[in-house]
Amino acid sequence: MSARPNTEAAAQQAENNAPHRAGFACFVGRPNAGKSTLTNALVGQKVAITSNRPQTTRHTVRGIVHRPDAQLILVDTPGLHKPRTLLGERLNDVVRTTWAEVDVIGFCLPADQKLGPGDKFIIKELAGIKKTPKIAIITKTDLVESKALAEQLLAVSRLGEELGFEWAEIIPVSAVKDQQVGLLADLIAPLLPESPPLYPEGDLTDEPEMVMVAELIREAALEGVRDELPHSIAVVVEEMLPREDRPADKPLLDIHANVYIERPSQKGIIIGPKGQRLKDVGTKSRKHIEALLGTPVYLDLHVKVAKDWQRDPKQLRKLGF
Ligand SMILES: Nc1nc2c(ncn2[C@@H]2O[C@H](COP(=O)(O)OP(=O)(O)OP(=O)(O)O)[C@@H](O)[C@H]2O)c(=O)[nH]1
Repeated sequence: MSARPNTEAAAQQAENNAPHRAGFACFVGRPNAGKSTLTNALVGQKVAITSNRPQTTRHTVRGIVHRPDAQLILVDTPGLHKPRTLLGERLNDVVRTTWAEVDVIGFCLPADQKLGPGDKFIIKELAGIKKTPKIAIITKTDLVESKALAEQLLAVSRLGEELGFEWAEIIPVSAVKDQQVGLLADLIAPLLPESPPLYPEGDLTDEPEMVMVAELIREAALEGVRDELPHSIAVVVEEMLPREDRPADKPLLDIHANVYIERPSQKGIIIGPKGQRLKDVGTKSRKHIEALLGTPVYLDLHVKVAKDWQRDPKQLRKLGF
């Protein structure tokens, strides 16, 4: 499958026989800054899970942008935040480790929100990572007038100066309206090291399919109950097997997955009256899984209680954190 259409700059660079580049970039920013949506827009397919609630990205999902001049591997990290649980601490560790390893860091700041203490906290941490070029990306520009946008650009530029470093670039984008997304890729590409492609053409992500399937189920399970169960749901795919005795032209993939909650009292919320909610979760996520894997799926969901899993190291490991 092809990624975004090539931009003029990319075509020209390829024509000029410029060396091919390949490397890693990650988007950082407070929760809900639009990092997953931007990753998807760059890659051109749904690879990261988005939602309108913070902290939905738990797994490091890579999207891969293939261009004639460069291969850009995007690592999408969870939001950095003040840790209150063991899970929170682990998530922050994941973020910092990622920052130190990538070739470019994109700091995402929503255009419609003032630079807050959360952003400053992140930018201060970024200032400490000297070697890696940092791009300031003002996201969701479709939500504001140009005056507000100009102020935001100025504010982020000033903050860089205050903290004693220079942004490699500052760029406004709208992932939803597909404005300047191609240009962002053009700006990142030259910052990557010279290298042949690191992934075969056509690969959009190297996240194991089971993890992506689990994320799609979790996204559907969270729908409508976020206020009641904000961060209490984890999903583990136990098994994905092609159904035996099916004709070659009518395959069926059996997927068995467990939806974990923290307390028995949450079971009723997930399952719903007469099991209707869980059924809906199954129907909805099955559609997305079938689209992702390109094959019909039979989805078998079970709800299990893993007591206080966010605070228990053993449970966290079992659930893949
Ligand atoms: N209008 C508009 N909304 C956007 C844009 N990009 C993202 N959003 C919305 O902002 C919300 C958060 O987007 P995400 O991409 O999930 O944010 P994130 O930074 O990955 O969030 P976490 O996973 O919590 O760290 C979603 O409701 C998106 O639809 C944009 O360009 N324009």
